[in-house]
Parts: sequence; structure tokens; C-alpha cells
Amino acid sequence: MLGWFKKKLSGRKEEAAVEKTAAQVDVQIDAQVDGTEELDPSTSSSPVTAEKKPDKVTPAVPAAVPAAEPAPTAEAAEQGDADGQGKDQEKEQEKPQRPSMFKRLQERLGKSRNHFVHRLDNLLLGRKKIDQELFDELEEILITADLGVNTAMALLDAAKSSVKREQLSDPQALKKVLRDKVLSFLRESDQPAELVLPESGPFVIMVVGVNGVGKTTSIGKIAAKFVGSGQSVLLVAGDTFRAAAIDQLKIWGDRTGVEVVAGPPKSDPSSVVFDGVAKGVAKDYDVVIIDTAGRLHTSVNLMEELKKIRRVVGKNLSTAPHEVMLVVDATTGQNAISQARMFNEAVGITGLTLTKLDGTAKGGIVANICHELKIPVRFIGIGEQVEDLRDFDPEEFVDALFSVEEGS
Ligand SMILES: Nc1nc2c(ncn2[C@@H]2O[C@H](COP(=O)(O)OP(=O)(O)OP(=O)(O)O)[C@@H](O)[C@H]2O)c(=O)[nH]1
Repeated sequence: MLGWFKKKLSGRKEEAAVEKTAAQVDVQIDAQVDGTEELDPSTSSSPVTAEKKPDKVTPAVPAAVPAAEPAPTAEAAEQGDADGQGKDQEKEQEKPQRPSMFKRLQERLGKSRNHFVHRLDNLLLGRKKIDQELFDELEEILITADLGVNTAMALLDAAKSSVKREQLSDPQALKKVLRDKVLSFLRESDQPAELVLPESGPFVIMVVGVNGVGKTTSIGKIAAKFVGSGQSVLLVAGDTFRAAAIDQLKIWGDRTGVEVVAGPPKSDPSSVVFDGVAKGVAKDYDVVIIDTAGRLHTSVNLMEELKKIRRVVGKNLSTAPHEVMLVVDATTGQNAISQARMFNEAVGITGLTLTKLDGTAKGGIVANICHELKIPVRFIGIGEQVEDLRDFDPEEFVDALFSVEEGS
């Protein structure tokens, strides 16, 4: 999990003592949300408190392990080293989980698949040859799939030149050409966040976006991921505008066992953020995640306030923020592009989280964002559960989007 975030301390700490796997955190939080399980203080209370903080740990999970993969416990890792069985056990555990995580992604992208790939299949299946008429219809499908005109045209051009170069005559072959090109767009912007990891001090993530896109929810889920991989996390309630937003973040703090720095409602967000980063540095947290109030990208005053918050983040840690993450709601389609442009101009976006891909047929927006903006997508949201915030894996995404579901 958190493939983009490589533990900055690897090498600085030899101890591998992940006490709780990401999967365990997810299950526990889900159970609490469902009301089926009380919080078990022995497992849920934060490994991170200001007063009593455990030694930093190097997760036993390598950075490239995908979100679905359960992190081995320190015990299992030790066992594996001793008799080589730990890895086998791990593989056994993974077997049923991997396909089901993929299947969930596939299902959650159902609306986008119906809108784009099923239409594509219908077009290609009904044709015997590749001609201009086919390209005209393909163009319409691409444009209406929320890929945006530029990206749709780039795809169409790629399809045309492949047909020419490889002398393709079977319309079916076009599907693979398009799949490969979409994947290349997604990879264009893909770059790991470890490139910006600080030499010392916490990795500071400032989360921004318009109202209601899912910032606070995503922060809670990201915190759960970090906790699951053995990182100490501090949340900062920089959204002082709504009292409910502070409460919402505190609830996530309780659920994930993570401390939250908050001020009174309507207090100056910059001052809360200043205190939060100061605490993160003083107490040597691994990760500090800052929530900010939702704001319209077109509101000059609010964007100025965001610039100020960004400057304040750097007062206690000159290299911070290491990630300015824009959360965008995929259901807004092309509007996500203009949001990203304006937030980028104001505060310099370094990563994206795209939420609510489960509720939209506009999944093509992911390719459009990667192609147009060249900003890496870190996470995608495909539902309300903790495990529904997925590390973005271009290949997995394209496979799920272009796949044909069994029985369909
Ligand atoms: N279906 C679905 N719902 C989501 C997803 N991500 C977030 N949500 C929901 O979106 C709603 C808004 O989420 P919040 O986290 O409150 O959004 P916010 O950006 O913090 O909102 P403001 O504080 O008003 O700016 C909540 O009901 C979330 O559960 C997702 O990936 N899929």
C-alpha cells in the first residue's frame, strides 16, 4: 500500500515492528462504522500520542506493495526469515484477496465501463473493417466519455497511426491500441512521492479542494493507510470554517487512533496549521496531514487564504508541504480540470485524489487529467468504505476499465 510513499526512515531504523496491518485497520474501522464492533483499546488506540510515541518503525511492507496486499506482521516477517514459510503464508492469504479487490474496482467502475468500453465493444464487434465511418463513431464515443477533446483526439490519432503502421484490418485490434494508449497517458504523470520525501521531519501533506469533494473523508482513509503501514500520523483541522468539519476530522482521528490538532471554530486556519506542523516536528511524527476548508477555485479571497496557509506550513519546516494534494470529485467531469488548473496556479499541486469514481460514468476524466495536467494521481475513491480509497495503479485501473466482467 501507499506505493507512492516510501518510508523515509528505511535505513535509519532497523527495527521492523508493524503491529497492525492495513487490512486489520480497515476491517476494524468498517466494523465500527457498521456498529458491529466496539473499539478495542489494545489494538485501536493510537500508536501515536504526543506524550507517548513509539519508536519509529520501518514497515515490513515494501513500498510497491499494492493497496490490497496485507502487510505482514513483524512476527510473520521474522518467522518468514527463519524458515521461509512467512512468505508462503502471505501468498496464501493474498490469493483470495487480490481478485476480489480487482473485482471490486471493476464493479465500481461499472458506470464508466458501460458508458465507454461497452459502447466501444458494440462498435467494434459490429464491424468487419476499419474505415472512416468507424473512426467517426469512435470519435463520438471518445468525446462523450469525458476524456476531453484534446485527449480524445490524441487517442484517435494514436488509433489511426497504429492502424496505418501495423496495417491493422481487424476492428477488434483497436481496443488494445486504445487501452495501451490510455495506459501511456496514465503513466505520463505517474511519479512517486518519495522523490520529495524530507531528509528529516515529518512528511507533510496539505489537502485542498472545493466543497464536498471528499477531502476530510479521504484524509481519514489516508491516515488509516499510513497507520496500517506503521507510520505515526498527526491530523491538523485546518478547516475551521465549519464546526462540523472539525468534528468530522476528530471522528476519523478516533477511528484511526490518530491525534488531531484543532482550534476553535472560526479561528484563524493559518494559526491552527502553524501549531499542527510545529507539533508534528517537535514530536517527530512520520506524517502530518492538514485538512483545509473547501473553497471555490474561483474565489480570489479564499485562494489567497490558501496561499497564506501554504506559506505558514513552511515556517516550522522549510521543506514542507511535501505534497499538496488536490481532491477532486470525478462526477464533476471536465470541471475537475479547471479546478486543478486554478489550485495549481495558487498553491502548486503535486498529487491528486479522485473521489466518487463509483458514482459516475465519467471515469475517462482520469485519463484526461493525467494527459492534460501531468500531475500524478495518488488515490482514487470508489466508495465510502476505508478500503475504497485505493492507491492509484495505472495498469490495474486500465485493466479494470477495459475488462469485460464475467457474465456480462
Ligand atoms: N460514493 C463515494 N462517496 C464518497 C467518496 N469519497 C467521499 N465520499 C462522500 O462524499 C461526501 C463528502 O465528503 P467530505 O469528506 O465531507 O468532503 P469535504 O471535501 O471534506 O467537504 P467540505 O468540508 O464541505 O469541503 C461524504 O458523504 C463522503 O462519504 C467516494 O469515493 N465515493
